[in-house]
Amino acid sequence: MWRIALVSNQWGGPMDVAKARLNFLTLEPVGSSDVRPSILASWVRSQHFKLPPDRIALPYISDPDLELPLSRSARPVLQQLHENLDGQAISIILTDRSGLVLQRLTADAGLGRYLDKVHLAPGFSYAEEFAGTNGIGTALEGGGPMHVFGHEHYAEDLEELACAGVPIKHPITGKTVGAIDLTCWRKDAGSLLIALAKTTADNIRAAMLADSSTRELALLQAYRNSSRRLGDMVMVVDDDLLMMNAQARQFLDAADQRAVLGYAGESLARGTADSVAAELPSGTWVRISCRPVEGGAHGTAGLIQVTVLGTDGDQTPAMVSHRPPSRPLLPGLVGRSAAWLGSSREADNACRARQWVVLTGERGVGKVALARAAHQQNDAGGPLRVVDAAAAGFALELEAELADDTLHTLVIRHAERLDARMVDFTVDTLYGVLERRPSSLPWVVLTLTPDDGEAPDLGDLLTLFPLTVDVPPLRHHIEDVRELVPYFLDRLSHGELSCGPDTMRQLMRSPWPGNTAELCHVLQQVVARRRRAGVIAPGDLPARVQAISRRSLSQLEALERDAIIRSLLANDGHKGRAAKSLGMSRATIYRKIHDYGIQ
Ligand SMILES: Nc1ncnc2c1ncn2[C@@H]1O[C@H](COP(=O)(O)OP(=O)(O)OP(=O)(O)O)[C@@H](O)[C@H]1O
Repeated sequence: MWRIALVSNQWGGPMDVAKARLNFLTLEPVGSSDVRPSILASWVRSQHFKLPPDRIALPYISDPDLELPLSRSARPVLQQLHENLDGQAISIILTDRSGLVLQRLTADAGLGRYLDKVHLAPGFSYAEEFAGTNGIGTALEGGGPMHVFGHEHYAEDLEELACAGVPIKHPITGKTVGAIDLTCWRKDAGSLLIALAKTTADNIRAAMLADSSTRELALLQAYRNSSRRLGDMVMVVDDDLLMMNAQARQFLDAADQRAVLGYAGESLARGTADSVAAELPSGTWVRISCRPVEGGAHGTAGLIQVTVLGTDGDQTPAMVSHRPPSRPLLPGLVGRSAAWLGSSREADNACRARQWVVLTGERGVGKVALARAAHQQNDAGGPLRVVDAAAAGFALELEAELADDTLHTLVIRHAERLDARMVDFTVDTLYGVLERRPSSLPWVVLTLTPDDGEAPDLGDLLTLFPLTVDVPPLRHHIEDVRELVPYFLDRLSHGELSCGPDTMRQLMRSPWPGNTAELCHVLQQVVARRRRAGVIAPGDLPARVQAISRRSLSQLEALERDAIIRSLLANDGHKGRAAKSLGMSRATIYRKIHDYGIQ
């Protein structure tokens, strides 16, 4: 059992800081000797976030996930510290890297009640952007230990408290994964508090290292045992780890690997051993067996074995019986890959918690579709509007929609198209709603399509959105093409057209730079061109989908490739005649067919 020497504070007289804070809030000058520079900088940021200084008003973010590796490793360390503190009025708080409180241990009932009153409790975020200057958010913002004492807090409600926060860095990657904070009454605070917080952060880091070593060792063991025993392809996956043996590396190309991992992800999420027969994008039929590895990270660590059953076209009905499918999560959407389900789940959770969210991803990946479906799932009767930042009347439209107090969901799409002036306008308009109807806010979704992977400068706008969900490009969940194609064809041709197996394979080999929107557009073209009902053959597809190149083509090369395909089609696939009609030699057309990957 420890007694913390709670000596009087060393950070200047509280009256001085209280006066400096008042001066700051009333725009009077604040001397650098009156307040520490790190606190002043944090006050400026808090003011920038337009936080009310007279009260703390935090949104309830979510049910914290207590099975994060951080929470699991920290649990025994925090429990030990709690016991050692033996009833002293010090609260131990663990947050994730965004400042969301995961866990709180408080032995003193009076302090516990006060912390409940100021929402310093699991599920609330003490990020600086919500709570202003405080031990947790300001430590995370600055990336180092931070104590915040009494009147140094931006929000008046916190001035009775003293907090010592320390970010926790992952022992291997060095990335910040969370923060530990010790909070006590202002009158009890002393310099030992920050020292104790630092030691606790070190102990949590050490526990994480021990846990991840055990986990990785268990995975390596499982991998080596099965790799030695079997001639099969073997892969081992964990949250941020992938190992595969030479057979898997040689046999499975990138698209096939993604498909295998997609199947495995779904099966591992169920937490039981599973075996499915499936066709990979390359046309190979395989049996994929998965089993969770003990000691692996929660739910996601597992051993995958892949056995080849046959190639193109030799599938048997028994093999066609796919994995037991989990259902798509959201209404009106198809796709059951782990990547797509992951984004759907996150969008659904954000909508349920009415947490403002940025959906980001390449063009046409389905960002607006996801927002609509999440709204439909959680708030089916409520009005939803979509405003396009790229449209001419955007400002007027945004203002009009947000003035409507009956609005439940607002999607602002193409936020990357906002210029600096419109970013400011959007921020001000959203703040207007936050102030006018704080208890009945609409759910606001921002969709963002970074150009060439470059994130646009959206200034303060992103600070209003505590969550970002990445929506994967179609090539990262290519197995969903198998469901998207019948879904789109059904809608476009009223069930009159279906897709043959060769055509499906061709569609699954395409890289789809325009993603799901492009797939939908291609099928629209096919439906418009085909007048008869029936089965779509590979030759019905536009030229660019019929060729799968191993590299990206220049515009000129793409034109040449399309001309070759058209000529081959016009000449019933006869290469010599196609070459002649294009004025090229037979050797050249053979080389180009190979180079451009024309099937
Ligand atoms: N999983 C899905 N199931 C059914 N339809 C989908 C799915 N994903 C996308 N779509 C459809 O694909 C098209 C493109 O989707 P959407 O407009 O939502 O993409 P986006 O990412 O918002 O596009 P942009 O980048 O242009 O803003 C829409 O017709 C949408 O309904």
